[in-house]
Amino acid sequence: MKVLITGVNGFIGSHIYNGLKDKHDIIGISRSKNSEICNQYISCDLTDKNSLEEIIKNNKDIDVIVHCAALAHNKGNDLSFDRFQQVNFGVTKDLVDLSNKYLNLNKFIFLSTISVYGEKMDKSIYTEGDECYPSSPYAVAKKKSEKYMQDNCKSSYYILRLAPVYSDEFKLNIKRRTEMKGLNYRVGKGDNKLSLCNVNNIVIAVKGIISNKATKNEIYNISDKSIYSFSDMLEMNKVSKIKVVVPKILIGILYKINKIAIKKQFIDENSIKLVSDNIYSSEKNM
Ligand SMILES: NC(=O)C1=CN([C@@H]2O[C@H](COP(=O)(O)OP(=O)(O)OC[C@H]3O[C@@H](n4cnc5c(N)ncnc54)[C@H](OP(=O)(O)O)[C@@H]3O)[C@@H](O)[C@H]2O)C=CC1
Ligand SMILES: C[C@H]1O[C@H](OP(=O)(O)OP(=O)(O)OC[C@H]2O[C@@H](n3cnc4c(=O)[nH]c(N)nc43)[C@H](O)[C@@H]2O)[C@@H](O)[C@@H](O)C1=O
Repeated sequence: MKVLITGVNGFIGSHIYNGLKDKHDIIGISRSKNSEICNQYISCDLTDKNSLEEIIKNNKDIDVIVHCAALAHNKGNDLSFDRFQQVNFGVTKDLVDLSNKYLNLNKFIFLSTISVYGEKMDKSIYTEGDECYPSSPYAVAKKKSEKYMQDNCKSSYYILRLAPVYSDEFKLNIKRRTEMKGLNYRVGKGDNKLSLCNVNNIVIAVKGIISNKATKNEIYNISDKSIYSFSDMLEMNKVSKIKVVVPKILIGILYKINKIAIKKQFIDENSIKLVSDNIYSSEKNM
C-alpha cells in the first residue's frame, strides 16, 4: 500500500511511520526542512493549499492517508482560535477535498482527540456515541474536522479519538499532571482516574485498519485497557522526593470562582481535568 503520513516527524507520526515502514511505501509530510526517519519526505506547510495540491496531484496512487499533523500540546507561537481553525480544521478539510478530487483513496485515518467530548465535572465515562461539547479552540477545530470528514469523505474513513498519549520516552501529558517547577505534586489523595494511551496502541490500531480489521466510517476511542490513578502517574514520573499535596477543595474553589468571575476557559478545563475522573472507554470493537 502507498501511505501518506502527515506530521511524520511528530511524536505519534514517527511511531506510526516506524510501525508501517517495513510493509508499506510511505510518503511523509511535516513542516520542518528534513526528516531523520522518513526516506520519501516532503517538507510542506500544509496550510499552503497550492503546495498540498501539487503533492496530491503528483502522488495519485496513494491508497491510505494517516492525518497526524496538527497543532497539539499548545505548541506554536500563535495560539489564537483562528490559528487552530486554520491548521487543525482547514488542513483536514483541504486533505479531504483534494483526496476526493484526485485520488482513488481506500482509507482516510484521522487522528482526533478525546478533548472533543469536552470536560465535565459530573461525568466520568465517555464513549463514542456521547454528545460532544468541545470547549478549547483545539477541541472545537478537531470536532469540526470530524464532522467535515463524516459529511464529505468519499473514501472509507476512521476517526481515532486518542486519550492523552505517552511512550517510555515521551511523557509530557503525564508530567503536566504530576510535576511543577521540578517538584512532584498530587491533588487530594491522587485517587482520581484517567485513561491514557500508549503510543504503541495507536500503531496497532492503524495497522489493524490498514489490514481491513476495522469497520469503516466509524469513530473509535483509543486508550489503554488499564485505567490509571494520579498516584499511578506519579509512579511513572518520579522527579522529587518531596510531593506537594494540593487539597482538592482548593481546585474546587478556583473552579467555582472562575465560573462566576474570572471565566477563563483554560482554568475551567484544567481544574476539571485535575479533580474528576476521565475515562475514555476503548471497548468498542474495531
Ligand atoms: N499527543 C497526544 O497526547 C495526543 C495527540 N492527538 C493528536 O495526534 C496528532 C499527532 O500529535 P503529536 O504527534 O503528539 O503532535 P506533535 O506536535 O509531536 O506532531 C505534530 C506534527 O504536525 C506537524 N505540523 C503541524 N503543523 C503543520 C503544518 N502547518 N504543516 C505541516 N505539518 C505540520 C508537525 O511538523 P513539524 O514537526 O515539522 O513542525 C509535527 O510533525 C495530532 O493531530 C494531535 O491533535 C490527539 C490526542 C492526544
Ligand atoms: C487528549 C489530549 O491530550 C493532551 O492534552 P491534555 O494532556 O489533556 O491537556 P493539557 O496538556 O492541556 O493539560 C493536562 C494537564 O496539564 C496541566 N497543564 C496544562 N497546560 C500546562 C502547561 O502549559 N504547563 C504545565 N506545567 N501544566 C499544564 C493542567 O493541569 C492539565 O490538567 C494533548 O496532547 C492534546 O493533544 C490532546 O488531544
